[in-house]
Amino acid sequence: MSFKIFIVEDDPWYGQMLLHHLSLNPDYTVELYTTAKECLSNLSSNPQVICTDYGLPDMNGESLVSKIKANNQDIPIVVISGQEEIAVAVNLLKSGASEYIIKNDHTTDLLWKAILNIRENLSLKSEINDLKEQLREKHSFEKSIIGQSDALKNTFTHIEKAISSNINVSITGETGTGKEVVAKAIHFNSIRSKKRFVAVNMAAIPRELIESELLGHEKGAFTGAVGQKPGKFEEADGGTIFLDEIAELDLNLQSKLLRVIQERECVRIGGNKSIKFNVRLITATHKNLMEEVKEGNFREDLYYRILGLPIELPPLRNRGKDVLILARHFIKEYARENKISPPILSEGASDKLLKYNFPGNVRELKAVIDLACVMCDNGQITEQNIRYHTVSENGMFTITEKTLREYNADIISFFMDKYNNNVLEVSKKLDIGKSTIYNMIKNGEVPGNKAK
Ligand SMILES: Nc1ncnc2c1ncn2[C@@H]1O[C@H](COP(=O)(O)OP(=O)(O)OP(=O)(O)O)[C@@H](O)[C@H]1O
Repeated sequence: MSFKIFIVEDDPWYGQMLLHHLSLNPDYTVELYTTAKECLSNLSSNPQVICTDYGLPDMNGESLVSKIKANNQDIPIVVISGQEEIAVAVNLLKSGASEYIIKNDHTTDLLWKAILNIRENLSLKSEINDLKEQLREKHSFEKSIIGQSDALKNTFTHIEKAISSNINVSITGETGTGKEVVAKAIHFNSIRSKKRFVAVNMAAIPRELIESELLGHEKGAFTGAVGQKPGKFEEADGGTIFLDEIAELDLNLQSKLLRVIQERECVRIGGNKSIKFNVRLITATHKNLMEEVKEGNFREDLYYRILGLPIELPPLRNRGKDVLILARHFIKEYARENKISPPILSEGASDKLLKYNFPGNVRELKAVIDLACVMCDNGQITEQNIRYHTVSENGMFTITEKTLREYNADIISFFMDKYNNNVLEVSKKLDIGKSTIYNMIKNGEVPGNKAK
């Protein structure tokens, strides 16, 4: 697409010379005007840059810059002037001009370079806007939080309230239930979405570094502080700060955090200037914070300060058929990333997924499905392709109530799966007779080869 440039110059010879010079670039469409009025009345044709003389017959440079900016804040303006006075240049730059070039033998070269720079900046800006849009799209509510169970629907109502307000949000839920996904969905769908989402995991940063990570530090504030570093609260200004695993913060840091949140300002370590910030705070923990307060591990005043709108994410085992909806979503995602057609989830595989209690929640399901996609053949994920590696105390039991015989069948099936259907091995491991296993295979209660 061609790049439109306006030149505003009352000296006809000088104007023609600039027009000729800039037109040497075939990407540019250059239009020449001799008065400020002409330039202003053609702004609707959307020039990408305006290069104007400072002393026009009907208006001076500063007034023209202000009028252009009032019409469109984003148009870059280059002012070319015979005036070498610094004060004039400063005033022009203050009123919004991007460049100030003196009329001399180098003007055309400087103008050429200035426009190249402006063009590069504009293309970077548009790339950043596209990426931000993609990010918003990726974290849109419907696309990032998959599930339709009643347990989750209740959560959706809370998330919508959080999106349309500015209140602090505290998210609780077992590991892998999607706390970070929810925090991002709130940020990227809220009015703060154009500013940053800054995530800090309290459990992942060494205790002695957390304070400088959150508040920043000045050069030389402590051994290793080789340069100045802004803190995460500053970085998140205008946006959202997500403090993950908040319960891991020690009591000393909790009181510092309380002060920072209350006052909405902080001082970098080793600094003396107070820095104000405007952030929405979202916290998350897999612990029960109220219990932590009762046990004296978490400050009560901080608890109430961060509580805001509490959102509790249900564990995957309480989300019923969401397991299958999510499984199909992850299969599609895997297929898209690996450029294959999505394998089909067999009935046996679906049953196996529904019977498991997923102690690692959605994160575990994703890992199980990714592996199943790798292991499956002929475009079909079978029961055998679904393998669990994290067995919690009750991980292999079903989430529905069953008879003892059915539980036995589940346990034997689990071991058959683990030992590649080797009945002899399984009977030894479980200390039960081989014939019991063969009978269960014959009755279809346990998968395996029916022949003895
Ligand atoms: N409802 C959901 N829809 C789609 N993907 C999800 C959903 N919930 C979680 N995930 C995916 O599961 C994984 C774990 O999610 P996330 O990191 O948000 O969990 P978490 O609760 O913050 O975990 P932790 O407590 O360990 O930090 C991520 O890959 C995430 O994309």
